[in-house]
Amino acid sequence: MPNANSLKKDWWPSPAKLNVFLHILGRLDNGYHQLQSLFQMLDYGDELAFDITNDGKITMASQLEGVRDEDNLIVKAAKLLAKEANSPLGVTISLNKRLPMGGGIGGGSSNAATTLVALNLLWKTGLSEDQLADLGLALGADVPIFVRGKTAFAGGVGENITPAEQQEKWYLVANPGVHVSTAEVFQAKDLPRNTPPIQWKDYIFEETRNDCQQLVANCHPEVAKLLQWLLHYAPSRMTGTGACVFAIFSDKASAEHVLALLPNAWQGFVAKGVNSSPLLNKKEQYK
Ligand SMILES: C[C@@](CO)(OP(=O)(O)O)[C@H](O)COP(=O)(O)OP(=O)(O)OC[C@H]1O[C@@H](n2ccc(N)nc2=O)[C@H](O)[C@@H]1O
Ligand SMILES: Nc1ncnc2c1ncn2[C@@H]1O[C@H](COP(=O)(O)OP(=O)(O)O)[C@@H](O)[C@H]1O
Repeated sequence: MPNANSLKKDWWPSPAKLNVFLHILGRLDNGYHQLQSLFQMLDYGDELAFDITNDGKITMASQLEGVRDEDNLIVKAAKLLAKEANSPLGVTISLNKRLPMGGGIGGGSSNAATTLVALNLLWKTGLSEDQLADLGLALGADVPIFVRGKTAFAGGVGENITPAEQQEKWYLVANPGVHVSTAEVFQAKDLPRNTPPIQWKDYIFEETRNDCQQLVANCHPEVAKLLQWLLHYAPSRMTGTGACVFAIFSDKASAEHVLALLPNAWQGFVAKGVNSSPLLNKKEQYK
C-alpha cells in the first residue's frame, strides 16, 4: 500500500511498449541492424516522481535492485539533460518499478524518456521535443520513441519514426522469467537478417512476425512453452528481443480471463494499447 509520503508525490507515468512485429532487414557496417517494427504504446508501466533541489545533485531516492545508480538510465538521462541545458538545479528521483527489466517491453528506455520530458519541464530547461529525442538516442535506440509517445512504425535502426494510429486493443503481457540479452540476440549467427521491407500502408498483423522469436525460443524453452500456452487463447508473439510474450484481445474481460488462468510459474499483466502514451497526456497538463 502506498504510504502518506508517496501519495503526496506528483507521479509521472513511464509506460511500456510492445513490438507488435519486428522484422530484420539487414545489418549495417557498424554492426547495427536495420529494422522495421510497430511500437505499440501501453497504458501500463512504471512511475517516477521528481523532487527538485538547488544543490545540483542528481540522486535516486532508493537504488533499483541490481542496477548501480551510475548505470541507471534515469540518472544518466538527468545528467545528460543537466549538461546539455547547463542547468544548476538538482533532483531526487523516486521510482515505482512495475515492469520486468530486460523483457523487451522497454522499461529502462521509457524511464529515461520520462526523466528527460519531466525534468525539461520541472527544471524549465526549454528543450524542444526534437532535441529531447536526439539526446535520448545517445542513451538507447528506443528512448526517442518514448519521448515522442505515439504508437508508431519504426524503420532504420529504430530512429526513423512514423506515428500510426492503431485500433486500441487489449494485451496480456506475460514474462517467462528468463533474461535475454539484446546484444547477444543481435550477435547470433543464425538470426534471420533478410526480411524484405514492407510498406506501412500494407501492414497486416498476420503477415508479419518477430524475426528474433524462433532463435530466442530455441535458446530458452520457457519462452517456447509460454508462447504455446498463450496461442491456445489468442494470437500471441514475443516482443522485442524477448523474453516477454503478448497475446492480443479485443476486450479487457477476455484478456483478464486468460491472465487469471496463467500458471503460477509466469507473471503477467493486462494493458490497453493506446495511440498516445500516458506520458504525453501528463505533459499536456503542464502546458
Ligand atoms: C530491438 C529492440 C526493439 O525494441 O529490442 P528490445 O531492447 O526492446 O528488446 C530495441 O530497439 C533495442 O534497443 P536497446 O535495447 O535500447 O538497444 P541498444 O542499447 O541501443 O543496443 C544494444 C545492442 O543491440 C544491438 N542492436 C540494437 C539495435 C539495432 N537496431 N541493431 C542492433 O544490432 C547492438 O549490438 C547494440 O550493442
Ligand atoms: N531505470 C532502469 N529500468 C530498467 N532497466 C534499467 C534501468 N536502468 C538501467 N537498466 C538496465 O537496462 C537493461 C534493459 O532494461 P529494459 O529497458 O527494461 O529492457 P528491454 O530493453 O529489454 O525492454 C536492464 O537489464 C538493466 O540492467
